[in-house]
Amino acid sequence: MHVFTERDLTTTLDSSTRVCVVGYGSQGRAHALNLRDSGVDVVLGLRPGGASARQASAEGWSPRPIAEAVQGASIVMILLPDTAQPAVFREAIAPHLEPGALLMFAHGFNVHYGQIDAPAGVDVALVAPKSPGAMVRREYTRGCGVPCLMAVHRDATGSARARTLAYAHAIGGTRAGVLETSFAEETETDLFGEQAVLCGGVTELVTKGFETLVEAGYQPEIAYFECLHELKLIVDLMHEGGLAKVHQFVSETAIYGDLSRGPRIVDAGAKARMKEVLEEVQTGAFAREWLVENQVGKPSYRRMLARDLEHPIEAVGRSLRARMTWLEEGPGDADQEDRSAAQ
Ligand SMILES: NC(=O)C1=CN([C@@H]2O[C@H](COP(=O)(O)OP(=O)(O)OC[C@H]3O[C@@H](n4cnc5c(N)ncnc54)[C@H](OP(=O)(O)O)[C@@H]3O)[C@@H](O)[C@H]2O)C=CC1
Ligand SMILES: CC[C@](O)(C(C)=O)C(=O)O
Ligand SMILES: [Mg+2]
Ligand SMILES: [Mg+2]
Repeated sequence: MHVFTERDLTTTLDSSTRVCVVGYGSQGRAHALNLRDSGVDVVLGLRPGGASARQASAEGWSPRPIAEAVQGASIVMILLPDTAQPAVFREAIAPHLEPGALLMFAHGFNVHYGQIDAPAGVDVALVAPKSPGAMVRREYTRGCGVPCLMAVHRDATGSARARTLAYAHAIGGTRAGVLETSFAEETETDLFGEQAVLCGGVTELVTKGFETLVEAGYQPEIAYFECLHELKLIVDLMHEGGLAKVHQFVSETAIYGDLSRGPRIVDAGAKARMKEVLEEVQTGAFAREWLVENQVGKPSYRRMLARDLEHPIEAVGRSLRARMTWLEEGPGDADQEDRSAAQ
């Protein structure tokens, strides 16, 4: 697979390119700041009176209502929650898109599942950073970048691919490498990854491990360290050097326990259920469920989120972390308000 870098650019975005960034949340703020620092003419499209409009104004931007901001932009990047995008697109974006504009996403959900269909003559593409937004910003300011995926859904102008790579470059993606994919592959792998491994899989593994130790009579603080705190150290090793680096740094006893017990925990049954989850993503069943959940006001989402946030591991964690003044501020802290409070 070719990894695109700066050497592959055939065009760049500069002060003559107006990019409208719609949204100033996790991804929106990072893209807008990185684009601006790359010399691009950025206009922010936000709903007036919202928390983002207040934050952006306080940070020196002059946000405009979305419909107004889209007018005259040659690139429009939609960085709203996936479920909010179709209505905003219909009402405030589609009627104002310039012919030949490039409509962009950071995730293929709405195009892939048929919720957004751009007007003819408009290019449609995605640049999906493989990281939370605050890290997109943090890595850029360190002179680095995060790996990104790019995909072109429609090339009406003949310049969609070149402009999409130029966008990835302007947010720092080419520094880490950009991989080309399709909307289908990006959407389905992203959803599967966050459900089965990165978010759903890991949080369940951590909390079930914590519960197992506490129910067996061990102190919650010790269980917290074993099942949550140390996870970062192991994940950092894996991130830097794969499974081999984990095996290089943990004890031989840990390696034997890993090899002999790990497959009993995440076993063939777990893999079969991963396949079920993947099928729900591929058939669109998950997307339909999530869209309906939003239409009825997210009652299940709120109930499940509350259950997660009220788990005993959270209280133990809060009090232990308060003592760990040496803990680095993570990518979720510095630039962003608490997302759970708004949902
Ligand atoms: N979070 C991440 O790290 C990643 C996200 N993505 C993708 O990027 C896209 C953006 O996700 P993310 O950054 O998490 O989004 P956020 O939830 O952080 O987006 C919040 C922004 O959307 C605005 N907004 C919310 N609802 C509406 C609405 N109905 N009308 C107008 N504005 C609204 C908010 O404005 P206000 O303050 O006024 O409410 C705010 O500016 C999604 O497609 C997602 O899948 C891709 C990779 C990683
Ligand atoms: C892993 C979650 C993610 O897909 C991401 C940060 O890439 C998301 O949708 O937030
Ligand atoms: Mg992702
Ligand atoms: Mg995702």
